[in-house]
Amino acid sequence: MHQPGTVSSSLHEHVQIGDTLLISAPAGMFTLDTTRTNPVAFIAGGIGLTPLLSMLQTVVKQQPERSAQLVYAVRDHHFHAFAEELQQLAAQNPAISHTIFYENGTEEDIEQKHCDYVGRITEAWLQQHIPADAEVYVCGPRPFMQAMISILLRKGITMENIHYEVFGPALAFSVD
Ligand SMILES: NC(=O)C1=CN([C@@H]2O[C@H](COP(=O)(O)OP(=O)(O)OC[C@H]3O[C@@H](n4cnc5c(N)ncnc54)[C@H](O)[C@@H]3O)[C@@H](O)[C@H]2O)C=CC1
Repeated sequence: MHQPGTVSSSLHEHVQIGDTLLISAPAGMFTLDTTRTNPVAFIAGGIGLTPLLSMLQTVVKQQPERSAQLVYAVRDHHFHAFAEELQQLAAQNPAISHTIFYENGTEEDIEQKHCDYVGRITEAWLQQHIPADAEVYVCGPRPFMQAMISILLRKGITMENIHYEVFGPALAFSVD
C-alpha cells in the first residue's frame, strides 16, 4: 500500500520528544495578499480550516477595517476545530463574520449555536452571501474545493480572485 505523507510518516516513526530538528522558514504560494482591500472570503472544508484561520488572524492584525468572512464546512461538532478562537475573533472584530455548516448536524446544534446550518455549503448560500468583488481563499478536500470553485466561477468570480491549496500533487484537480 502507498504510504501517504512522506514527511509526516517519517516524523511519526523516527522523531522523539526532545530531538533537535533543523527546519526552514515556511514557504508557499497560498498566502494572503494584504495589498488587496476588497472583501475577503475564506471557505474552509474540514481540516482545511487551519491555513485559512491563520490568514483570518492576519487580516485582523494587519487589515482590521477589511471586510472578511469565514465559511466553514465540517462533519459535526466532534470535528469542529478552533470553535472558541473563531467565536472570539468574530465577537471582537465587527468587520468579521463567520458561518458554520455541519454536514451531519442536528436542529439542536443550531439551537445551541454550535453551527448555523445543517448540511453542506449550498450554491444558493454562496451565490447570496459571497460578494461579487471578493477575493476568495478555498481550502479543503479536493471534491470540496472543486465544488466550491465551480460555484464561485458560475457566480462570476474570476480565477484571478480565487486562491486554493491542494495538499500533494495537483494533477487530478479540475473544476466544472
Ligand atoms: N487542500 C487540500 O489539499 C486538503 C486536503 N484534505 C484532505 O482531504 C481529506 C479529508 O479531509 P477532512 O478534513 O477529513 O474533510 P471531510 O471529509 O470531513 O470534509 C469536510 C467537509 O467538506 C464538505 N465536503 C466534502 N466533500 C464535499 C463535496 N464534494 N461538495 C461539497 N462539500 C463537500 C463537507 O461539508 C464536509 O463535512 C484528508 O485526506 C485530507 O488530507 C483536507 C483539507 C485540505
